[in-house]
Amino acid sequence: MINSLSQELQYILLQALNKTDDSIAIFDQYDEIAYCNLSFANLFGFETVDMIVGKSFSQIISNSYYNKTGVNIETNDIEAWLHTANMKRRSTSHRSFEIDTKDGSWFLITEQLVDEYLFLYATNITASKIQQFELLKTQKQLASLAATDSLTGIYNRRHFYLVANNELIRCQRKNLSASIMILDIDHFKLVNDNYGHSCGDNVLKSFTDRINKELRSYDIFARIGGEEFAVLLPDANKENALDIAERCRKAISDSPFIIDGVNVAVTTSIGMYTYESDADGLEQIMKLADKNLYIAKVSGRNKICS
Ligand SMILES: Nc1nc2c(ncn2[C@@H]2O[C@H](COP(=O)(O)OP(=O)(O)OP(=O)(O)O)[C@@H](O)[C@H]2O)c(=O)[nH]1
Repeated sequence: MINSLSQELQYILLQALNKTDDSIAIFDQYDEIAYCNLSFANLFGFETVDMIVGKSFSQIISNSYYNKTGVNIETNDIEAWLHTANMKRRSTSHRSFEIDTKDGSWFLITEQLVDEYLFLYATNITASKIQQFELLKTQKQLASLAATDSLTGIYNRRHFYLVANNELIRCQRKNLSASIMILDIDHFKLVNDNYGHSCGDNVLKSFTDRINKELRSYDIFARIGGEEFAVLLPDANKENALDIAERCRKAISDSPFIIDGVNVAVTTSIGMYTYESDADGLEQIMKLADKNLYIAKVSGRNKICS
C-alpha cells in the first residue's frame, strides 16, 4: 500500500501529520520512537521532534514525570507505574484511553499494533471534556437543589424519606435502635400575623440553625412541611432520643429569636417514636411520631411526647 503512494502524496501526508494538532507516533519493535510529529513531541514536553525520536516509551514517560511536564502521571512510584503500563502496552492489537496533561488538556489515545510497530494517535478532546465536567457540575447542583429546602438549606421532605429510609434499614440490619422526632413550631401562624411573613421566614431559618447545633453529625434533619421538621436519630434509644429532644426543645424556648431587632419568642412541640426491634418501616414510624406530636400539641405545647 505504502509503495502505491507517490512521492508527492508521501510529502503531503508528512505535511499533514506535522500540521495537525493531533499527536501521532510510531514505536518500533524495541518500543522506541521511530517517527512522531511535533504535536506528539510537545505532548510529552519535548520542544522538537529530534529531541524525542529514538527515545523509548519508558524514557519519555520518565521525562514527563521527573520534569513535571507534558502528560500528567499521578503516582508515587514511577517504576511500578511503568511496569503496569508496559504490561498493558501491546497486550491487545487495539486499545484506547484518555489522558490529561499538566496544562489541563485532555487527549483520547488510540494505540494500534501493526506487525511489531505500535501506531499511537492522540486526539485533543479538551473542549468536550470541559463540557462533560460542566454537565456533571450542573447535574450535581440540580441534584442538590432537588434534595434541599430552599429557605433553610436542609433536606426537603422527599429527600428525607429517601435518605432516612435507607438509614433506618441500615439500623434495622445492624440491630441498632433508631428514633424519629417530629418538631412543629407552636402557633406559628401568630408569628406571621404579628410580625409579617418575612419575619416568619427568618424564624424558620434561625429555628433550623438552633436545632442543627443540638444534633449529631450523622442525624438526618429535614423540613417536611411549612413549620414542621423531622429528624431521624440513628443509633439512639428512647433515653438518648429524649435527651436530644429536650435539648432541642430548650434551645428554642430558652431565648427569643431576634429578627431585625425584634424579639420573637416561639416554642416547639415534639413528637417522638423509638424503633427498637420491630420491623416497622419509616412511614409507620413517622405516623407513630406524628400521633405523639398531636398529643404534645393538644396537651399544652412546648413539650415532648414519646
Ligand atoms: N413565613 C412562613 N410561614 C409559613 C411557611 N410555611 C407555612 N407557613 C405558615 O405556618 C402557619 C402554620 O399554621 P397552623 O398550621 O395553623 O399551625 P400553628 O399556627 O403553628 O399552630 P399549631 O401548630 O397548632 O401550634 C401558617 O400560617 C402558614 O402560612 C413559610 O415558608 N414561611
